[in-house]
Amino acid sequence: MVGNWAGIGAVLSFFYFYERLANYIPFQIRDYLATLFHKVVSFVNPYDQITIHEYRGEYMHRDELYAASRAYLSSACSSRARKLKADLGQESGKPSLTIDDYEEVIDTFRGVRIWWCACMRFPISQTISFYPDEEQRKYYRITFHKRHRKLVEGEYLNHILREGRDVTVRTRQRKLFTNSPSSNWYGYRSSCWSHVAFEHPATFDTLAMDPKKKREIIDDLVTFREGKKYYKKIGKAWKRGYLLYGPPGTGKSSMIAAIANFLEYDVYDLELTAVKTNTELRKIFIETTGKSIIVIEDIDCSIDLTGKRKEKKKDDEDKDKKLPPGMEEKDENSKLTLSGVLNFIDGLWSACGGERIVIFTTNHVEKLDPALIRRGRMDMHIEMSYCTFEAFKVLAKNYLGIVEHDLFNMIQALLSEVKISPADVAEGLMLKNSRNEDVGACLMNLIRVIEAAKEEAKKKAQHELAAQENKKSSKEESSV
Ligand SMILES: Nc1ncnc2c1ncn2[C@@H]1O[C@H](COP(=O)(O)OP(=O)(O)OP(=O)(O)O)[C@@H](O)[C@H]1O
Ligand SMILES: [Mg+2]
Repeated sequence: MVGNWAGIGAVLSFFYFYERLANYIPFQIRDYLATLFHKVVSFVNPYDQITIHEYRGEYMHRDELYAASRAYLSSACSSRARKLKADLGQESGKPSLTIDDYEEVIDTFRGVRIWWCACMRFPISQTISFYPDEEQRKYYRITFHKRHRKLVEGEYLNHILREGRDVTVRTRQRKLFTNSPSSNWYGYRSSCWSHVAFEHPATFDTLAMDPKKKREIIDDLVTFREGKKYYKKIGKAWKRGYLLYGPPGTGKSSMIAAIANFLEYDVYDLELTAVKTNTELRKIFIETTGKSIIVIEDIDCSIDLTGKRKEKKKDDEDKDKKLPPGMEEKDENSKLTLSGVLNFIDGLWSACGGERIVIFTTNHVEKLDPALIRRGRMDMHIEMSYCTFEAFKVLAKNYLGIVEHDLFNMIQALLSEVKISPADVAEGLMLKNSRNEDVGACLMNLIRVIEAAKEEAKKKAQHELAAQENKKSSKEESSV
């Protein structure tokens, strides 16, 4: 006890005299004294510390170990803390508790006590910030006895990462992200994505399509999800591309929601028209996480990418002749090009993060550049077609709760003659101003809808025929 007091007294006196004399001591001696002081303190102090900062690197990426530690502490240690902080958990979307700033909790790992403290530091800045929150640097400090250092470094930190990730996956609320225009990316912590909770109810059970095709897609997704080792073995990035094509209202967007719900992935809905350059696209991509689906809807309308690569090559050859050396690449990065999008799908960058699915949708598959959708880039091409009888049966089960009815035969015959989208069939099954309890009335309504579509298709075909004949006869007249 006396020894402790003497030690504290010695340290305080050292500080007192050092403070007074510091300005008179040459800096070499000051540095030497500072090093000596740290040596003495670490000799006397038997505890080591590790800090885990929330942000790291030049671009201030959120550190995964910090996020895992936060999740780990809120699950494993918060019951032992006296001061807690409640918030709407970023990952779970539910109220969650974490230890409050400067609160200390003790964790025990293999009989070893480890002290955790949530700390915060404000950098000394000469300027007044509009975003004081962004100035805070949060971090966790772990303190443990020197003799357990190997255990902490080798096993405990990995244990935190593993457990923290598990808690995050267990409790997370899946999200639907959308990219904001680059003009809104201010502040080093601002993200190019904003999000809402992903709550789309579509599943493979509610999706009306050919059951064989559906089974094929589900099997493909399962193989992908469990294929981490396989992808590593064959030296391919762990990602898969799907092209969904077909007329409007055939269930392309519903299919994306069903895939996301099946795999329990987040969805990044990428609005290409808001992306100005290849560099922006790369930054947007880097900010996506694994276990996610990146979607570009209506790729044919998003940007004029068709055939641009081939034309561009020629254009660029001409342009490059005029540009000074080194400027060509800058020019390439200053706009969004087809090669930028191709790089985004399967360039070197696409491998970061892993476990990603890229989905393109289009109503006009024939308009797309073949390079964009070649096998290997878009691994599976899925045609979403007009409503078949099999698909109708799924809709009848979902909407009316029936698997059989006398009117089914009639509907089957009609569907084999008319091209009608599942969206229109679904609409036909819902009677206005009714709770759809009268199944017969709903089916009769659908029959009327299909017959109207049949009539319309007939008229359209007659119009087209007439137009063609007119064209033919005017050609013949002009040739005479
Ligand atoms: N195959 C389907 N299975 C179940 N419901 C469907 C299907 N196709 C369409 N629907 C219904 O129609 C609505 C519109 O479908 P969806 O948005 O998925 O079509 P889409 O193919 O993405 O159309 P678009 O090309 O116009 O984007 C959905 O909300 C859903 O209720
Ligand atoms: Mg859609």
